[in-house]
Amino acid sequence: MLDFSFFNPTRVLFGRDMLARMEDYIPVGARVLVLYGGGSVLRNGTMERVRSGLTQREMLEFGGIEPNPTFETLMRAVALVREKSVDFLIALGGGSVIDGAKFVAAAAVWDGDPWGILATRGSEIRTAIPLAAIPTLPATGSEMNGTAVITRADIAAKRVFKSEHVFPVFAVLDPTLTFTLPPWQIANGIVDAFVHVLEQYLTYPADAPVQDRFAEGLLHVLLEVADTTLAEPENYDARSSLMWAATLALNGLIGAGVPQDWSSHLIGHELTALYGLDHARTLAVVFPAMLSVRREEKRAKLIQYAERVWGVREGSDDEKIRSALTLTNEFFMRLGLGIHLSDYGLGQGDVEALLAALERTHGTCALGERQSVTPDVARAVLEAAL
Ligand SMILES: NC(=O)c1ccc[n+]([C@@H]2O[C@H](COP(=O)([O-])OP(=O)(O)OC[C@H]3O[C@@H](n4cnc5c(N)ncnc54)[C@H](O)[C@@H]3O)[C@@H](O)[C@H]2O)c1
Repeated sequence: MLDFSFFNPTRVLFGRDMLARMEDYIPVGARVLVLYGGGSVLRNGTMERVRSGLTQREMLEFGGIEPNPTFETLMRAVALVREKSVDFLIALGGGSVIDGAKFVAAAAVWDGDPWGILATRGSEIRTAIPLAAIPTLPATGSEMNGTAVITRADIAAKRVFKSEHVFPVFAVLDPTLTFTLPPWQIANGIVDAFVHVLEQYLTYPADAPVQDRFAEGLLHVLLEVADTTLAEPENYDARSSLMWAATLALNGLIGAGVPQDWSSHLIGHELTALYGLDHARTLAVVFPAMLSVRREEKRAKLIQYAERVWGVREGSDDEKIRSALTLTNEFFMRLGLGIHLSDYGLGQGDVEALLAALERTHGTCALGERQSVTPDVARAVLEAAL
């Protein structure tokens, strides 16, 4: 196992009645800003439940945070926080709103141009306004981690920052808040969580059986509940399992002490920045191609994945790997996600644009668990994804 320092300060309040408990963890007299997205929380009654759950605190609201939240929109929230001396933030929505709130929390007390937060990937953040997360979409794990992904529309750049200061103080995980999601968003969430686990699992063996078995357990649960939670959106048990699996997939636990890849995510961010594809859909396109191109490098873990996750016992090691890749692709497609760039009308010309964007973001830096994803490998991956 690799050395690690694991830190996760987020309290989790899980269950259908836990919104009522959030007040216990917000200081009396706080001036609270609730951030939300396109307004589904207004239409489906979730905002009303939050309003009635907050007594003895002044509550302000900021809506309109878009999917793949933009610096430009978030800076308007920063201005409001400063003007009204807000001292607690609640993110009510999907990963985009939660990520956006993390940026606002840090930017409101940042000295200088807040783009510096993204330019330094969060390493210079010294303080932030406390925030809480109420996820309405089970997918990103943002509710229990210190990471955020922010887009700058004017330069088509999607950047990540991380900081211990932006972990939510608490997260209310109420599966019933996700019942109103359309099936394609749930399918996105399943794939997002699945790939989050794989980015931390499908690397190379590190003598970390706890992390491996934990990761395999999460993958099994996602495979087991996928069909039920899609077919029966109000099946509380299935949705609870999806929600908790998605949170645990990216709260740092399974990634502590093991190598991590994330190259598919970083290439996927450029797909979103340039063409607006949903985050999960970028992963369904890039990840299968990444595995295919780097199958030798990931050989040992691919065999383990085939045997333990997909139950492939027959055949040579090469056949097991082939089966695992096919089964993974079929799973994504069964959920309705395309696994090729052409499924989104993209072709060779777009490969060039994506490579140029990757170079703008990462220079000539090689990505992945062994820093082996050079620009040439990225090209091979994108061409394999055509
Ligand atoms: N911080 C992290 O660790 C992390 C990890 C992965 C992805 N991300 C980022 O998160 C963003 C994606 O977040 P997401 O996948 O949660 O989607 P999202 O937050 O972008 O939401 C997608 C859509 O679902 C709608 N929606 C949300 N909840 C709803 C509900 N209950 N009923 C009806 N509609 C609802 C939203 O209004 C939005 O239109 C991307 O920017 C991605 O890069 C962050």
